Amino acid sequence: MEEGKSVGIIGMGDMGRMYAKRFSDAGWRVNACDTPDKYPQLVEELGGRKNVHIMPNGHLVSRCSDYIIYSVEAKNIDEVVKTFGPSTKLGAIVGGQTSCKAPEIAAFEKHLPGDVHIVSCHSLHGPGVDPKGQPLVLIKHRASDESFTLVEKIFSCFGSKHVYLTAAQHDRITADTQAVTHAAFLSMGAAWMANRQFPWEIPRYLGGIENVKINVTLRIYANKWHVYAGLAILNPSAQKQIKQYAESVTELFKLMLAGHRKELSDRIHTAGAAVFKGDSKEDLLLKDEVLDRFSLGEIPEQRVKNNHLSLLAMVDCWWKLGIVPYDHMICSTPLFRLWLGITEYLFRKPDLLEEVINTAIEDNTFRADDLEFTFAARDWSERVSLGHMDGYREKFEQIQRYFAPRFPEATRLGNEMIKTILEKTRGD
Ligand SMILES: NC(=O)C1=CN([C@@H]2O[C@H](COP(=O)(O)OP(=O)(O)OC[C@H]3O[C@@H](n4cnc5c(N)ncnc54)[C@H](OP(=O)(O)O)[C@@H]3O)[C@@H](O)[C@H]2O)C=CC1
Ligand SMILES: O=C(O)C(=O)Cc1ccc(O)cc1
Repeated sequence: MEEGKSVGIIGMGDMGRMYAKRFSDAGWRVNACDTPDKYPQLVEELGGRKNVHIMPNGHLVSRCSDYIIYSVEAKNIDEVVKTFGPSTKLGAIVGGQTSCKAPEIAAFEKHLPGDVHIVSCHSLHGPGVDPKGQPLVLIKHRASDESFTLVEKIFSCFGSKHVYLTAAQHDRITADTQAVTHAAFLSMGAAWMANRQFPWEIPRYLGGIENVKINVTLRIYANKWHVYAGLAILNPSAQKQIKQYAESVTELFKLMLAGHRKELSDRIHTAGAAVFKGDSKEDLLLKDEVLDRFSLGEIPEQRVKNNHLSLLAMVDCWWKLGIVPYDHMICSTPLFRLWLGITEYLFRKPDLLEEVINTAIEDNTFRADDLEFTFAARDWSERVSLGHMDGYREKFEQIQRYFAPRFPEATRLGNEMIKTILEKTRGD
C-alpha cells in the first residue's frame, strides 16, 4: 500500500459500502461515515472488518483521509460538501461518485479549500455488478499528476476500465446513454401499472426481448428513486433527450393510430439506417437463446407479436438527436448495453422489423398499452422538465410499491441475465 494513504467515504449507502468493502479488502485503510444516526448500525455491521474505520460524521473522515469520496445523493451534494468540505485534510484529494457531475463539481469549487485536489469518479454500474471490466469514469478536474496517479492506484483493485473525461463530457454522454434509457423503462413500468398489468402474466410480454424489458424495468424500480431523479433532473443535458424520446413516442403512435403505413415505415427505416450503419451480418449483441433464458413467466409456444413502440421510438430519438449509440460503448452502463442490444436485435432483423410495422398498423389490440405508454413517456418528461424532485419521487415510489412483491425474484434473475449478457456486450 502506498505509504499509509487512506480513503475516506462519506455516504455509506449501496455504492459507498461496495467501495468500502473493495478498497479495504485490497488493503487500503478506509475511513467511512454515513449520517450520525446510522453510526451505531454501521459500527455493528462493518466496524469489525479489517482496514475499515467507521466514524460518526464527515468532519472526522475529511480531516484524516487522503482521498475522500462523497457517495451521497446528487440532490444533497452541495449541502454535504458545504458542511464537510472545509474540514478536508490539507493537500488531500476529493472526489464524488454522483451520477451527474455539474452540481458535484460546482459544490467542490465553491466549498473546498484551494489547496485540495479534485479528482471525481463514476462507476458506470450498480452496486450489485462486479466492477471488473466495467467502465469507471475518472475526472482530473484540479489535480497534480501525482494525485491523479494515486487515485488510479487506489481504484486499480476494481479491475475497471478507466475512461478519462471532463465533467461536461461526462454529463453529455450519460444524458445520451443513461437518462434516456431510464426514461424508456420508467415509462414501461408506468404503463403496465396504469393498465393494472403484471407483464410476466401476459403472453405478449414473455420471451426474447420482452424478458429484457421486464427485468430491466423491475431492476430500475427496485433501486432508489434519487439515483434516477438526480441523473435526469440535475444533468443539464438530460432534459432535451428525455423530451425527444417522449416526442418520438407520441409521433410514432399517431402514425400508427392513423394507419399511415408508408410514412411510419419510411421514418423507421430512415432512423434505423442512421443509427445502425454497420454490416447487418455483424454479430448481434444479443441472441435468442440467451434472451429466452431469463423469463419471470412461462414462455408461450408461439411468440406473440408486439409493435415495440418503445424500441422504435428509441431509434427515432437517437436519429433526431444525431446520436450514434455505439460511439458511447466505452462509456456505457449495463442497462444501456442491454437496451442497445434489444433495439439492435429488432433493427438488424429485417423480417422482424417488417412484422413489427405490420403489427403497428394492423393490430389494434395494442392501442390501450401504447396509449398508456405514450402518456407515461410524456408525463416522465414533464416531471423532469419541471425539475421537481418531489414530483419525480411520488410517481417513482407509487410504481415501486406496485411491483415490489416481485423484486427479489426479478433482482436474482436480472443479476444472472446481466452477468450472462454482459460477457457478450463488454463496453469495447
Ligand atoms: N445505486 C446505483 O446504481 C449507483 C449510484 N450512483 C451514485 O452514487 C451516489 C450514492 O448512491 P447510492 O449508494 O445508490 O445511494 P444511497 O441512498 O444508498 O446512499 C447514499 C447515502 O449517503 C447518505 N448521506 C446523505 N447525507 C449524508 C451526510 N451528510 N453525511 C453522511 N452520509 C450522508 C445517505 O443517508 P440518507 O439515506 O439518510 O440520506 C445514504 O445512506 C448517488 O449520487 C448515485 O447517483 C452511481 C453509480 C451507480
Ligand atoms: O445501469 C444503469 O443504468 C443503472 O441503472 C445502474 C446505474 C445507476 C446510476 C449510475 O450512475 C450508474 C449505474
